[in-house]
Amino acid sequence: MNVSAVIVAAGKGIRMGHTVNKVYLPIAGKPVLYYSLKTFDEIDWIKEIVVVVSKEEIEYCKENVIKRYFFKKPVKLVEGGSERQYSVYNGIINTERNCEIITIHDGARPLIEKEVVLKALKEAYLYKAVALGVPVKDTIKVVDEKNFILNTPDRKYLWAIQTPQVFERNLIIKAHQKALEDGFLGTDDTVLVERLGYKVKVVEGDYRNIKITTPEDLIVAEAFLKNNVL
Ligand SMILES: Nc1ccn([C@@H]2O[C@H](COP(=O)(O)OP(=O)(O)OP(=O)(O)O)[C@@H](O)[C@H]2O)c(=O)n1
Ligand SMILES: C[C@](O)(CO)[C@H](O)COP(=O)(O)O
Repeated sequence: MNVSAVIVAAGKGIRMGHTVNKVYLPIAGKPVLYYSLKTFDEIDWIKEIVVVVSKEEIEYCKENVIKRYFFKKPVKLVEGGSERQYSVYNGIINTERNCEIITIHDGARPLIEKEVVLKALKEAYLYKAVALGVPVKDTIKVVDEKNFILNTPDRKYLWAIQTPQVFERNLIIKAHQKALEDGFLGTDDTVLVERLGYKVKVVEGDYRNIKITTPEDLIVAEAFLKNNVL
C-alpha cells in the first residue's frame, strides 16, 4: 500500500487558552505534535508525512519538532488555512500524486496507536473512505435554541468520530473541491465524502485517542502516557 499521512496542526488552540499553540505544548516532556508524527513514522505503508502548520509557525515547527526529533520518513511542511477544512485541503493537494491512500489526522490527537491506524488503513483499502470512532457512552439529546429537548436518538447508532480518517486520494480531493465550490464547511472530512453520496465506514477506534482541546486534556493524556497504558 502506498499511503501519505496528512497531520493538521495549523489551529489556534483558542479553547486551550494558552499563548502557545496547543500542538507545541509538552506532554511528558515532548510536544503534543511529536507523538502522532512518531506513530505515523513507524508505519511501513506510509511513505511521506505532510504536516500542515500556520505560516507564522513554520520555522518554529521545523526547529522544535521536525529537526529536534528523528523521523525516518520525509516530512513536508505546508501552510494551513483559516479553518481546519482549508488546512486539510492544502495538505492533501501537497501529497505525492502516486499515493493511493491518504490518512488525515489531527495533530491535537497525540495518543493514536499504530495498531489502530493499521486497522483503519486496511479497511480503507476495502471501503475507500473510513473514519475511526467510538460508541458514545452518554445519552445524547437534541435540543432547541432554548435548551429544551427535542428528541433522544437511539444510542446504539451514535458514534463519536475521531481521526485518522482515511480515503482514496482522488476521492478525498474531489470531495474537498466540491465543498469549496459549494461554500460548504464541515467539522470533519467524512462529511465532505458523504455529500458526494459515498458510504463511509466507521471503524472502532480507541477511547484514549482524545483530542487535546482544553487544559484538563493535557493532564489526562500525560496520565495515559506515564502509566504506560497505551
Ligand atoms: N485552521 C485550522 C484549525 C484547526 N486545525 C487543526 O485541526 C485539529 C483539530 O482542531 P481543533 O481541536 O479545533 O484545534 P484548534 O482550532 O487549534 O482549537 P480551537 O478551536 O480551540 O481554536 C488540530 O490539530 C488543529 O491544529 C488546522 O490545522 N487548521
Ligand atoms: C475531525 C475531528 O477530530 C472529529 O472529531 C474534529 O471534528 C476536529 O476538531 P474540531 O474541534 O471539531 O475542530
